[in-house]
Amino acid sequence: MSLKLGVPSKGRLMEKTFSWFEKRGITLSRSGSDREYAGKVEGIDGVSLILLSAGEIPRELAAGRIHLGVTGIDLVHEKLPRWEQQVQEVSQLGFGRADLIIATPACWVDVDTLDDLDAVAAAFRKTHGHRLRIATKYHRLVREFLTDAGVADYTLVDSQGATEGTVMNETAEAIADITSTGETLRANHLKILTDGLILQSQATLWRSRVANYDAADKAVLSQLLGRLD
Ligand SMILES: Nc1ncnc2c1ncn2[C@@H]1O[C@H](COP(=O)(O)OP(=O)(O)OP(=O)(O)O)[C@@H](O)[C@H]1O
Ligand SMILES: O=P(O)(O)OC[C@H]1O[C@H](OP(=O)(O)OP(=O)(O)O)[C@H](O)[C@@H]1O
Repeated sequence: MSLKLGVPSKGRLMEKTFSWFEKRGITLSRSGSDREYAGKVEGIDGVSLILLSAGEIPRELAAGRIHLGVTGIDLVHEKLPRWEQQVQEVSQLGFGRADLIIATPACWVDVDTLDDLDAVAAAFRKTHGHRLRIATKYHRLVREFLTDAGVADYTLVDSQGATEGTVMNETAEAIADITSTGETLRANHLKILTDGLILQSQATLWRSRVANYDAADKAVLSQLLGRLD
C-alpha cells in the first residue's frame, strides 16, 4: 500500500500546492497530459498522488479513501458535519486565502448589518409574499451563521458558480460567497455587511482520521510530516 495524497486537479490551488511541496523537496506532477488526472511524486517513497476536484477532497478524506488532502478550510467546514472527528488540520499553507461573507446590493443604503438584513427580510416577506433569497453554495455554514445571528426570515437559493450575478439576474436579493480581492463584488454592485464575515479560509493540508494506516503508511506519514515542518 501507499500513502494517498489528494491535491486539487486544476487552477491556482493545484499550482500553488505543487510549489509548496517543491519548496520542501517533494516534486508533485501530473504524469500525463493536462487532461489526465494521474500524478507522480518524486523526492519521497511510498506516497501516491491523487488529483481531485477541491470540492471532493473533504469527502474523500472523510471516507478514508485518501490519507492526506489539500483543500480550503471553507470546503471542509461546509461539507463535513463535525469535521474535527473526521479530519485533522496538519498545516495551513498560506495561499488560497478567501473570506466567506454575506453581501447585499450596494444601493440598499439602510442595510449595513445583520440586524438591518433581518429587518429588511421581515418587511420583504410582507411586501413580496415570499422570503428574501440568499444565493450560495455554502448552505450549512450560512444557515448556522444566520441562526446564531438571529436572522430567520430568508430562504437559501442554490448557486454553484457566478453567485454574485444572481442579484442582477433577479434570482436572489443577497449572496453568501467567498471573496478575495473584492473585485467581483464591486463589479456586481454588492457590499459586504459590516458583521457579515462567516469564515476566513485558506488552503490547508488535512489528515484523515478514519483512513487505514498500515505500518509502512505510518512510517511514511511520519517521515513526510517531518519534512513539512
Ligand atoms: N478568488 C479566490 N481567491 C482565493 N481562493 C479562492 C478564490 N476562489 C476560490 N478560492 C478557494 O479555492 C478553493 C477551491 O474553490 P473552488 O470553488 O474553485 O473549488 P471547486 O468547487 O472544487 O471547483 P471545481 O469543482 O471547479 O474544481 C476553495 O477553498 C476556495 O475558498
Ligand atoms: O474577490 P475576488 O478576487 O473577485 O474573487 C472572488 C471570486 O472568486 C471565486 O470565483 P471563481 O473564480 O472560483 O469562479 P466561480 O464563480 O465559478 O466560483 C468566488 O466564487 C468569487 O466569485
